[in-house]
Amino acid sequence: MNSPLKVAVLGCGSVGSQVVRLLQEQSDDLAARIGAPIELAGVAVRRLDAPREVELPDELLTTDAIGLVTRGDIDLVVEVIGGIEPARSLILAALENGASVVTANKALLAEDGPTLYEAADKAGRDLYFEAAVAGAIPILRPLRESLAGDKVTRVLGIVNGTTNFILDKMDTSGAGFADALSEAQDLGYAEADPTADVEGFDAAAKAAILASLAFHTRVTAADVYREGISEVTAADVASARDMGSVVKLLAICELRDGAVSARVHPAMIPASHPLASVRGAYNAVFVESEAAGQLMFYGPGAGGSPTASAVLGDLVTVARNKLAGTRGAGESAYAARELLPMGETVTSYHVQLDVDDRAGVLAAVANAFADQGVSIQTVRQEGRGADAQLVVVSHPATDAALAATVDHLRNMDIVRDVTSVMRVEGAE
Ligand SMILES: NC(=O)C1=CN([C@@H]2O[C@H](COP(=O)(O)OP(=O)(O)OC[C@H]3O[C@@H](n4cnc5c(N)ncnc54)[C@H](O)[C@@H]3O)[C@@H](O)[C@H]2O)C=CC1
Ligand SMILES: N[C@@H](CC=O)C(=O)O
Ligand code: NA
Repeated sequence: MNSPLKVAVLGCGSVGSQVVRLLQEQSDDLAARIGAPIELAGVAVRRLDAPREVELPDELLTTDAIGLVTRGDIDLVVEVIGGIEPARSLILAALENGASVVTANKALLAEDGPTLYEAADKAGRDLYFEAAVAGAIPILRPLRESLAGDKVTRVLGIVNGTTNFILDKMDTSGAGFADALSEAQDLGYAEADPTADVEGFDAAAKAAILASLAFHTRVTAADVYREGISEVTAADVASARDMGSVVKLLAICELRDGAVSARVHPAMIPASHPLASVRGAYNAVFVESEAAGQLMFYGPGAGGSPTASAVLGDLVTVARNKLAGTRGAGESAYAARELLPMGETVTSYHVQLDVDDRAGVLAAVANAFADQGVSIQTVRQEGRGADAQLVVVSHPATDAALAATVDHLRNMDIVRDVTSVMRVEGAE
């Protein structure tokens, strides 16, 4: 057995406390798997007297995170503080001081990943972050390693547990948005500021990481088109149900004619689609590639313990690499692909309209679609007279053409109101 490898854990919240627990509970197995014991050398916290979900000797706790990572004897650093600063400075200092780093910080990776990769290259150390996308689900390592010989063309996923939990509750139990969010926070799924979940920032960060790894290029969170679920109403959810569909917040990364698009938005998907049955805080990611075809990765996407599982998996790998004097796969961004604007991506729309119930209305609505070159897949009328509603589902078209159609509909005299607009994905 080799001498112990010293690990510093930065942050002891939902994820950090579970990382510490697993390090304590599984120390013998981890030592056997790695070939050296993992010694918990210190845990950086914001407040020494805060309540914690794990018991720790006082001498391991410090509020001086930078002092911990630069003290000179730390081999491995786990960053589970979150946010941009001080997480970035701490990771850079850890790498400069010779430690390999495991992080769950998708916000930082999606904003400034290349800086971290370059620092890891310069230091000759590992930077691993499986927990950053879809929690416990192994998805980044399959993209970085298992599929490295294939050509990935599309990644479609539910990658935010909090919003999936909220939408699922709204659909199945009729729960209100605020109650469902509060429950997700209590269960440790939500980000410190849940706006990151609700407004799609968290999923957009994950989409940027997925697109970068899948298509060997650099995509940042700012490159990802983003809509959250705060505008999704109970009426949208009910309307989806009437159509035999469910509403999900999707991350969609595509490669088309050598260019990349990445977007996050709510969409209706048919109840028969495998993603429709992803419940609660579970996540699922579909990967389509030229040689393998379709692959699906499914599992718990949020929560302290599942996320800690992914962190520990990375920790074992970087510890083994350290002992072997080697490194794992680094950044692969050789392709430097063009980014397609949202308007040029191809999707379908579900549009619900309050209309006057009289002759010529249907033809006028159909013309509004035809004027933009958008073909209609189905039209359904509900109600009569003052209660008449039209529900139109388009065939695939560019988002720009579909958005222009909706703008036009909003300005038509016969349209009293456009009551629901949602993209439709996963329909045959
Ligand atoms: N909770 C989840 O389900 C998942 C979280 N993540 C990521 O893991 C990271 C941690 O998330 P959570 O544990 O949920 O957050 P959290 O808010 O529960 O824990 C973060 C902890 O860091 C502490 N902290 C803040 N500044 C600090 C500093 N300067 N020094 C020492 N400690 C400091 C806070 O007091 C808090 O206890 C984030 O990057 C998050 O995006 C990733 C996947 C899933
Ligand atoms: N807040 C995130 C946590 C995991 O990444 C989520 O809800 O998915
Ligand atoms: Na993961």
